[in-house]
Amino acid sequence: MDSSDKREALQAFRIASLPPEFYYIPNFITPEEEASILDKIPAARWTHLSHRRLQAHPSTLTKTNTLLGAPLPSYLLAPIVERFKKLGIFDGTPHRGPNHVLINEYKRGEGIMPHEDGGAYAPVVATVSIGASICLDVSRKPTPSDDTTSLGASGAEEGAEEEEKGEEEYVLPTRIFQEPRSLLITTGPAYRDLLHGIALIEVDENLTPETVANWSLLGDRSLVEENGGRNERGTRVSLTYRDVLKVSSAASKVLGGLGKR
Ligand SMILES: O=C(O)CCC(=O)C(=O)O
Ligand SMILES: [Fe+2]
Repeated sequence: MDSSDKREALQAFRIASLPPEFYYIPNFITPEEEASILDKIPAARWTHLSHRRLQAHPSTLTKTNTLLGAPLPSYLLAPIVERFKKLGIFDGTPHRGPNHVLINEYKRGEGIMPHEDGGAYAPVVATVSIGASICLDVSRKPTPSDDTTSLGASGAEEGAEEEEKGEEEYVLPTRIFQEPRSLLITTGPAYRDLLHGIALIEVDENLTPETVANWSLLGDRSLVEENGGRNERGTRVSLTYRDVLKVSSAASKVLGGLGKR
Protein backbone atom coordinates (compact mmCIF):
# COMPACT_ATOMS: atom_id res chain seq x y z
CA MET A 1 0.00 0.00 0.00
CA ASP A 2 1.32 3.47 -0.75
CA SER A 3 0.55 6.28 1.63
CA SER A 4 -2.59 7.47 -0.15
CA ASP A 5 -4.02 3.92 0.03
CA LYS A 6 -3.20 3.88 3.72
CA ARG A 7 -4.88 7.23 4.26
CA GLU A 8 -7.90 5.92 2.40
CA ALA A 9 -8.04 2.84 4.63
CA LEU A 10 -7.99 5.01 7.75
CA GLN A 11 -10.91 7.16 6.58
CA ALA A 12 -13.43 4.58 7.74
CA PHE A 13 -12.23 5.24 11.30
CA ARG A 14 -12.21 9.04 11.21
CA ILE A 15 -14.33 10.73 13.90
CA ALA A 16 -16.21 12.93 11.47
CA SER A 17 -17.84 15.29 13.98
CA LEU A 18 -14.44 16.50 15.21
CA PRO A 19 -11.79 18.71 13.62
CA PRO A 20 -9.22 16.82 11.57
CA GLU A 21 -8.09 14.46 12.60
CA PHE A 22 -9.05 11.86 15.16
CA TYR A 23 -9.29 8.18 14.21
CA TYR A 24 -10.79 5.55 16.51
CA ILE A 25 -10.12 1.85 15.84
CA PRO A 26 -11.82 -0.64 18.18
CA ASN A 27 -10.21 -4.02 18.89
CA PHE A 28 -6.83 -2.89 17.64
CA ILE A 29 -5.22 -5.56 19.85
CA THR A 30 -6.62 -8.89 21.05
CA PRO A 31 -7.49 -9.77 24.68
CA GLU A 32 -4.42 -12.05 24.73
CA GLU A 33 -2.15 -9.24 23.54
CA GLU A 34 -3.72 -6.90 26.08
CA ALA A 35 -3.06 -9.34 28.95
CA SER A 36 0.48 -9.97 27.78
CA ILE A 37 1.34 -6.24 27.63
CA LEU A 38 -0.17 -5.61 31.08
CA ASP A 39 1.94 -8.40 32.45
CA LYS A 40 5.14 -6.93 31.04
CA ILE A 41 4.80 -3.34 32.26
CA PRO A 42 7.59 -3.12 34.83
CA ALA A 43 6.29 -2.55 38.35
CA ALA A 44 9.46 -0.75 39.42
CA ARG A 45 9.28 2.03 36.84
CA TRP A 46 6.19 3.98 37.99
CA THR A 47 6.34 7.64 38.94
CA HIS A 48 3.44 8.50 41.23
CA LEU A 49 1.53 11.66 40.36
CA SER A 50 -1.47 13.07 42.21
CA HIS A 51 -4.23 11.46 40.12
CA ARG A 52 -2.43 8.81 38.08
CA ARG A 53 0.89 7.04 37.76
CA LEU A 54 3.23 7.24 34.84
CA GLN A 55 6.28 5.67 33.22
CA ALA A 56 8.26 6.73 30.15
CA HIS A 57 10.05 4.44 27.67
CA PRO A 58 12.84 4.24 26.78
CA SER A 59 13.35 7.14 29.23
CA THR A 60 12.05 10.52 30.37
CA LEU A 61 12.89 13.46 28.10
CA THR A 62 15.63 15.82 29.25
CA LYS A 63 14.90 19.39 30.37
CA THR A 64 15.36 20.51 26.76
CA ASN A 65 12.81 17.94 25.57
CA THR A 66 15.52 15.75 24.09
CA LEU A 67 15.27 11.98 23.98
CA LEU A 68 18.38 9.96 24.64
CA GLY A 69 17.92 7.58 21.74
CA ALA A 70 17.41 3.94 22.67
CA PRO A 71 15.16 1.16 21.38
CA LEU A 72 11.68 0.77 22.81
CA PRO A 73 11.19 -2.42 24.86
CA SER A 74 10.07 -5.29 22.65
CA TYR A 75 6.66 -5.72 24.31
CA LEU A 76 5.82 -2.16 23.17
CA LEU A 77 7.02 -2.81 19.60
CA ALA A 78 5.37 -6.08 18.55
CA PRO A 79 2.63 -6.32 17.47
CA ILE A 80 1.58 -2.69 17.90
CA VAL A 81 4.24 -0.76 15.99
CA GLU A 82 4.04 -3.22 13.08
CA ARG A 83 0.32 -2.47 12.82
CA PHE A 84 1.07 1.28 12.93
CA LYS A 85 3.34 0.78 9.90
CA LYS A 86 0.58 -0.93 7.95
CA LEU A 87 -1.68 2.03 8.65
CA GLY A 88 1.07 4.55 7.89
CA ILE A 89 0.35 6.41 11.12
CA PHE A 90 3.85 7.83 11.53
CA ASP A 91 4.81 7.94 7.83
CA GLY A 92 4.88 11.75 7.92
CA THR A 93 6.87 12.30 11.13
CA PRO A 94 10.63 13.03 11.20
CA HIS A 95 11.70 9.55 12.34
CA ARG A 96 8.88 7.75 10.47
CA GLY A 97 7.95 5.86 13.59
CA PRO A 98 7.39 6.26 17.31
CA ASN A 99 10.50 6.56 19.49
CA HIS A 100 8.79 7.24 22.83
CA VAL A 101 5.90 5.75 24.81
CA LEU A 102 4.29 7.18 27.93
CA ILE A 103 2.37 4.64 29.97
CA ASN A 104 -0.33 6.16 32.18
CA GLU A 105 -2.40 4.25 34.71
CA TYR A 106 -5.65 5.66 36.09
CA LYS A 107 -7.42 3.94 38.93
CA ARG A 108 -11.19 4.35 39.22
CA GLY A 109 -11.83 8.06 39.87
CA GLU A 110 -8.46 9.24 38.59
CA GLY A 111 -7.69 11.34 35.52
CA ILE A 112 -5.65 14.12 33.95
CA MET A 113 -6.40 17.84 33.71
CA PRO A 114 -7.20 19.28 30.27
CA HIS A 115 -3.92 19.99 28.48
CA GLU A 116 -2.16 19.96 25.13
CA ASP A 117 0.79 17.73 24.36
CA GLY A 118 2.94 20.51 22.96
CA GLY A 119 5.96 20.94 20.76
CA ALA A 120 8.40 18.25 21.93
CA TYR A 121 6.69 15.75 19.65
CA ALA A 122 5.64 15.53 16.05
CA PRO A 123 1.87 16.22 16.01
CA VAL A 124 0.79 12.58 16.04
CA VAL A 125 -0.19 10.58 19.12
CA ALA A 126 -1.34 6.98 18.93
CA THR A 127 -3.02 5.81 22.14
CA VAL A 128 -3.67 2.15 22.90
CA SER A 129 -6.12 1.66 25.78
CA ILE A 130 -5.89 -1.31 28.10
CA GLY A 131 -7.94 -2.73 30.96
CA ALA A 132 -11.04 -0.55 31.17
CA SER A 133 -13.11 2.04 29.32
CA ILE A 134 -12.78 5.75 29.94
CA CYS A 135 -14.00 9.01 28.42
CA LEU A 136 -11.48 11.47 27.03
CA ASP A 137 -12.83 15.03 27.26
CA VAL A 138 -11.99 17.10 24.20
CA SER A 139 -12.39 20.87 24.06
CA ARG A 140 -11.14 23.89 22.17
CA LYS A 141 -8.13 25.76 23.43
CA PRO A 142 -9.24 29.13 24.73
CA THR A 143 -8.03 31.74 22.23
CA PRO A 144 -7.45 35.46 22.83
CA SER A 145 -10.43 36.18 20.55
CA ASP A 146 -12.69 34.41 23.05
CA ASP A 147 -12.73 37.68 25.01
CA THR A 148 -14.20 39.70 22.16
CA THR A 149 -17.49 39.43 20.35
CA SER A 150 -16.62 38.23 16.88
CA LEU A 151 -19.29 39.46 14.50
CA GLY A 152 -19.42 38.10 11.02
CA ALA A 153 -17.22 35.12 11.79
CA SER A 154 -19.58 32.78 10.04
CA GLY A 155 -17.93 29.60 8.89
CA ALA A 156 -17.88 27.84 5.56
CA GLU A 157 -19.39 29.80 2.72
CA GLU A 158 -22.27 28.26 0.97
CA GLY A 159 -21.35 26.49 -2.23
CA ALA A 160 -17.69 26.49 -1.35
CA GLU A 161 -16.01 23.30 -2.36
CA GLU A 162 -14.78 22.86 1.18
CA GLU A 163 -14.60 19.30 2.30
CA GLU A 164 -13.71 20.28 5.83
CA LYS A 165 -16.55 21.52 7.95
CA GLY A 166 -16.64 25.12 9.11
CA GLU A 167 -15.24 25.47 12.59
CA GLU A 168 -18.67 26.01 14.11
CA GLU A 169 -19.98 22.72 12.74
CA TYR A 170 -17.74 20.65 14.95
CA VAL A 171 -19.43 19.53 18.11
CA LEU A 172 -17.17 20.73 20.92
CA PRO A 173 -16.63 20.21 23.79
CA THR A 174 -17.32 16.50 23.55
CA ARG A 175 -16.13 13.10 24.70
CA ILE A 176 -14.31 10.24 23.00
CA PHE A 177 -15.15 6.90 24.62
CA GLN A 178 -12.04 4.74 24.68
CA GLU A 179 -12.70 1.03 25.02
CA PRO A 180 -10.04 -1.40 26.17
CA ARG A 181 -7.89 -2.67 23.25
CA SER A 182 -8.82 0.33 21.09
CA LEU A 183 -6.50 2.72 19.27
CA LEU A 184 -7.05 6.48 19.16
CA ILE A 185 -4.97 8.55 16.74
CA THR A 186 -4.77 12.31 17.28
CA THR A 187 -3.06 14.37 14.60
CA GLY A 188 -3.00 17.69 12.73
CA PRO A 189 -5.25 20.50 13.99
CA ALA A 190 -6.82 18.11 16.51
CA TYR A 191 -3.37 17.74 18.09
CA ARG A 192 -2.47 21.41 17.85
CA ASP A 193 -5.70 23.27 18.54
CA LEU A 194 -7.60 21.16 21.09
CA LEU A 195 -7.22 20.25 24.73
CA HIS A 196 -7.74 16.76 26.09
CA GLY A 197 -8.25 15.49 29.62
CA ILE A 198 -9.89 12.82 31.73
CA ALA A 199 -12.37 13.84 34.46
CA LEU A 200 -11.76 12.66 38.02
CA ILE A 201 -14.99 10.66 38.23
CA GLU A 202 -15.87 7.03 38.97
CA VAL A 203 -18.70 6.75 36.43
CA ASP A 204 -19.05 8.24 32.95
CA GLU A 205 -22.74 9.10 32.54
CA ASN A 206 -25.19 10.00 29.80
CA LEU A 207 -23.25 8.17 27.10
CA THR A 208 -25.38 8.41 23.96
CA PRO A 209 -24.95 8.85 20.20
CA GLU A 210 -25.33 12.60 20.80
CA THR A 211 -22.80 12.95 23.60
CA VAL A 212 -20.06 10.58 22.44
CA ALA A 213 -18.19 11.70 19.30
CA ASN A 214 -17.08 8.20 18.30
CA TRP A 215 -20.33 6.38 19.17
CA SER A 216 -20.79 4.89 15.69
CA LEU A 217 -17.21 3.56 15.70
CA LEU A 218 -17.40 1.73 19.04
CA GLY A 219 -16.65 -1.97 19.09
CA ASP A 220 -19.38 -2.84 21.58
CA ARG A 221 -22.09 -0.35 22.50
CA SER A 222 -24.24 -2.94 24.24
CA LEU A 223 -22.47 -2.77 27.61
CA VAL A 224 -23.12 0.95 27.90
CA GLU A 225 -26.64 0.70 26.48
CA GLU A 226 -27.62 -2.05 28.90
CA ASN A 227 -26.24 0.03 31.74
CA GLY A 228 -28.43 3.08 30.97
CA GLY A 229 -25.66 5.07 29.29
CA ARG A 230 -23.27 4.59 32.22
CA ASN A 231 -19.68 3.37 32.22
CA GLU A 232 -18.43 2.17 35.59
CA ARG A 233 -14.73 2.90 35.45
CA GLY A 234 -12.04 0.44 36.45
CA THR A 235 -8.26 0.65 36.24
CA ARG A 236 -7.29 1.82 32.78
CA VAL A 237 -3.79 1.90 31.33
CA SER A 238 -2.90 3.89 28.23
CA LEU A 239 0.14 3.55 25.99
CA THR A 240 0.76 6.81 24.14
CA TYR A 241 3.14 6.42 21.23
CA ARG A 242 4.91 9.53 19.92
CA ASP A 243 7.81 10.71 17.79
CA VAL A 244 10.09 12.99 19.84
CA LEU A 245 11.60 15.61 17.52
CA LYS A 246 14.99 16.01 19.23
CA VAL A 247 16.95 12.81 19.70
CA SER A 248 20.54 12.57 20.85
CA SER A 249 22.53 9.39 20.45
CA ALA A 250 24.74 8.11 23.26
CA ALA A 251 27.71 8.67 20.94
CA SER A 252 26.86 12.30 20.26
CA LYS A 253 26.40 12.82 24.00
CA VAL A 254 29.94 11.60 24.62
CA LEU A 255 31.29 13.77 21.79
CA GLY A 256 29.23 16.69 23.09
CA GLY A 257 30.88 16.15 26.45
CA LEU A 258 34.26 16.44 24.74
CA GLY A 259 33.28 19.81 23.37
CA LYS A 260 31.03 20.53 20.41
CA ARG A 261 32.57 21.58 17.15
O1 LIG B 1 -4.29 8.42 29.01
C1 LIG B 1 -4.60 9.04 28.00
O2 LIG B 1 -5.29 8.57 27.10
C2 LIG B 1 -4.14 10.46 27.86
C3 LIG B 1 -2.75 10.66 28.34
C4 LIG B 1 -2.24 12.00 27.99
O3 LIG B 1 -2.96 12.86 27.63
C5 LIG B 1 -0.80 12.26 28.01
O4 LIG B 1 -0.03 11.42 28.51
O5 LIG B 1 -0.39 13.33 27.54
FE1 LIG C 1 -1.88 14.39 26.61
